[in-house]
Amino acid sequence: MDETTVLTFDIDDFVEEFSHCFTGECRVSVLPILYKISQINTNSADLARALPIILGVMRQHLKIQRGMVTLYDRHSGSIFIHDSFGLAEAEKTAGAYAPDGGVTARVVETGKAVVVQHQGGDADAEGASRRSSSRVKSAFFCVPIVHAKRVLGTIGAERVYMNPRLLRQDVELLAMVASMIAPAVELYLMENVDKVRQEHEARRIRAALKERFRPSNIIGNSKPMQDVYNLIEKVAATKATVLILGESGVGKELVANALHYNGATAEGPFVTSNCAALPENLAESELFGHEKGSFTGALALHKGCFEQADGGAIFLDEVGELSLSIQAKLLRVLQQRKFERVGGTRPVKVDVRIIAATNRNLAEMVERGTFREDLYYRLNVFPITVPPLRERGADVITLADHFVTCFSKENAKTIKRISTPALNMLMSYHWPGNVRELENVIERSVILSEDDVIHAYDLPPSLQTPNESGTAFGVSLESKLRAVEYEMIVEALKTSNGHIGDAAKELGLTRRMLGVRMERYGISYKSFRGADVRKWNADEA
Ligand SMILES: Nc1ncnc2c1ncn2[C@@H]1O[C@H](COP(=O)(O)OP(=O)(O)OP(=O)(O)O)[C@@H](O)[C@H]1O
Repeated sequence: MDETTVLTFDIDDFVEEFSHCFTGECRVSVLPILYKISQINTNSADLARALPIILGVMRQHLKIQRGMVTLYDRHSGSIFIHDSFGLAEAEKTAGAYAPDGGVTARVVETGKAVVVQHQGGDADAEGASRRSSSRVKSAFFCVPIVHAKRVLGTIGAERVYMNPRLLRQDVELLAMVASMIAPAVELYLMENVDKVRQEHEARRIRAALKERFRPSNIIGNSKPMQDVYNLIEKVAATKATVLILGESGVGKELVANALHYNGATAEGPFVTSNCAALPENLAESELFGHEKGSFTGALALHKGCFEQADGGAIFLDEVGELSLSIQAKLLRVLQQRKFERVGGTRPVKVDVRIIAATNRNLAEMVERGTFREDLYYRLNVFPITVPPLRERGADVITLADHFVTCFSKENAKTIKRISTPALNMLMSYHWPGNVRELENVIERSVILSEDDVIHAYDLPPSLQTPNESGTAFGVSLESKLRAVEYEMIVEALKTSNGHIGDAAKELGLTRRMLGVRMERYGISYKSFRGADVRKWNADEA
């Protein structure tokens, strides 16, 4: 059976008790460690020099498997990993170590050391000792870094222990180290508070973006989209130039993000430049930057998108809109990975992955002479075509459901479903504006909906044609009113389980008036009783 024990200690007790390590058998093993630690010059107050020593001692001498130094920014109330070893990339990027189960936060809050011991498995299974058959204990322990009675951060460690006394010694050692580096941490936080906050924020944003642009967050399981996911998976890990093709609003930018955040450049910046939005005279400076004083208004050196993206990826959206002269400069970057800033003479070298997108037919543009052929071939190394929404079948419904969930949350609503007539309309519309249009349609309908259901009458007029609605009702005002009336009656009967009296009351009608209308639309109350209503709901789901 696995067991977990949590112990909390006052930090002063540890520091006082540390003296017992100078007696008996433990002195020999502790001496080299003390020698290393003595290299931390408390007066130098240089955290950058102290941290490698501390982490080195933890890893090499104390045989700790995962270690981290966290800092606490009291203004924002956030604790973040400043330096570490043995952590997974995702844990480092997220700036938090999940398996400690909130222990670090507790240490910061209370100023007391915490030891969490976990007993389970056997030594061989854990790989800790091939000789011993005793059960392995692993421990996560965390000591506060305290200065002038204020907690500034923590040192945390995790390792497997066969001997409880060793664990105690390690906690004592780290407690002593924490008190030694406390003045350096204090100074570091004072001098770098803005940098620390910005770094933490940048890391948090990168982690959030990575999560948001997981290919699995691109909604839709249709065959044409699965082909797109396969291509993303194949090319993401490489640094190959990718050209994303497809109509406006199909999700090309989403694919570009997925390529970056799931690929080789994920840890670097992702810079987007919308080529259509760049006026000819500014395009060069925007993409390649300019030197101070290179033209009127160039008051300072400006780094262009390519330089900003160094070490990461640049997304050239609507690349088909670039002028021929900028196309020539872009070709040079693609060939030589270098360029000059406007007004500059020195070449600037960059290491950037290029992802471009267009809704234009570039091959046709090449024939017409409006797009350079050599650039076209340089960009078209790995084309990915994102299909239009009208070719994605049931993805329309999956996407609609996804957007209903998103916009319900955003608008504090509890929309539960989309009615069958509304689904029919969504399915038979041709979606010239693709996913972007569907997203807007659903946002509007969520706002309009008054009863937790998206009805056909909540959809915009562009979708309300007889063919698209799939209903028997025409497009005149009279027909639309009948469509609304039909849906309201069906909803009221569903809510009342087929009781005409209750439904009539909800609709503000007499039983007789409702009966007449039900007859007109061929609606039977029996369909809303017991098993029948379940079937009706299942059909609607
Ligand atoms: N498969 C999808 N899953 C979820 N959201 C999507 C999907 N495809 C597109 N979207 C959303 O639709 C909107 C339009 O997508 P995006 O901007 O990526 O399209 P685009 O093809 O780049 O358009 P344009 O050519 O006009 O720049 C965005 O809000 C995007 O989040």
